[in-house]
Amino acid sequence: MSTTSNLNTVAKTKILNGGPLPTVIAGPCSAESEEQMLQTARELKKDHRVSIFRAGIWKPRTRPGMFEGVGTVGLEWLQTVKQETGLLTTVEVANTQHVEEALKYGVDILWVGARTTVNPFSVQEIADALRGTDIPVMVKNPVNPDIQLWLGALERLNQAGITDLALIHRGFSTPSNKPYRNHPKWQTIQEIRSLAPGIPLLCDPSHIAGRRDLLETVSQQALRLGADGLMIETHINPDVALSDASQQVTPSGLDKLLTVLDLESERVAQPEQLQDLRSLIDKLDHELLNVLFLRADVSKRIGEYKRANALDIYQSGRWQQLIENRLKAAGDIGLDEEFVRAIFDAIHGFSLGIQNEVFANPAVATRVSQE
Ligand SMILES: O=C(O)C(=O)C[C@]1(C(=O)O)C=C[C@@H](O)C=C1
Repeated sequence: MSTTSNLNTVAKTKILNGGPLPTVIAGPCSAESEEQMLQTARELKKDHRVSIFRAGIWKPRTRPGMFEGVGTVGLEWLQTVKQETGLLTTVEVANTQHVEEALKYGVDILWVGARTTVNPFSVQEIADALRGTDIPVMVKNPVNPDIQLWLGALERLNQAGITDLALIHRGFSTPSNKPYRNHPKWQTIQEIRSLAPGIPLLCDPSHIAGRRDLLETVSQQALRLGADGLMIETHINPDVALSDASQQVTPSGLDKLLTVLDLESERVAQPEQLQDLRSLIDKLDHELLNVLFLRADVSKRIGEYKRANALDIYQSGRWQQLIENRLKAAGDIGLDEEFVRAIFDAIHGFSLGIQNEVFANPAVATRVSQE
């Protein structure tokens, strides 16, 4: 069962930029060299929409032997980035040593990665190492879609005295992630918002998309759902990046993306009042009802055809094909599979009922279709 979290948080977070625009966090997946960090940061600094520079210093990799990050020297480069550009800096921490090093080098904001959020022992270790600091911490969702685990990580940090907290949605590993690298499961995001009210929620389109061409769609959807910010991996030369090359963009690619997204109007276009949102729901529900009515009418006409041609009402091949196609389409836009299956089961059941009625009483059915 889900329980709402009673978190003690600050009103003005350092993570949000304080203005009407969503926070943009950008920077390489991994720190690779001082030159790569500085070149990327200098370009990003020219973009007034970017306020926080990110870089992975310690990289949790799936298999040993992959590039595992440069370690502490990367924190020195990050310090130079901060001194030269004035951008706030953020790194991922996964244990006590990471926390201590990051604090020593004056990193402004920390984040807990998805592979760490899954483990309460690790999160508790980080929380204990942070006790008495009150540095802002962002918590990515756990790899698996477990909201309570995500919430639990926030609570552990909060109980250690961290009050400047934020959530980062980076998508979930599900049996079928396609076309994403990590499935966005947007409805889960709505859920965490209601369970942790007041906690800023940012989106990491890079890890959801896994590829550049999907970044715009994912970012747009996140902003429409009211995301408070975006974390987008940005590299001066993504194609030679030592990690996650296919999902990183150049600073000019980021500039284009942010311009297409039109952050300002996306936010301004957000209806803020409950009444506006309810009107929107009313309008959408009426559209849904109209579509259901039209579908029922088509089903009735198919029923008449089946009756005239002595065909079975239930068509298992067509139904299997239809449901598979609808579930795939739903997955592609991030709608929950179970939810969509339940809806289509109900629609199909209703459709069979209409056609049964046509078979049992054709005159009544014809009359209904003329109304
Ligand atoms: O395609 C048909 O034969 C229909 O009658 C439509 C429909 C449906 O409502 O989707 C209804 C019954 C069949 O079992 C399959 C599909």
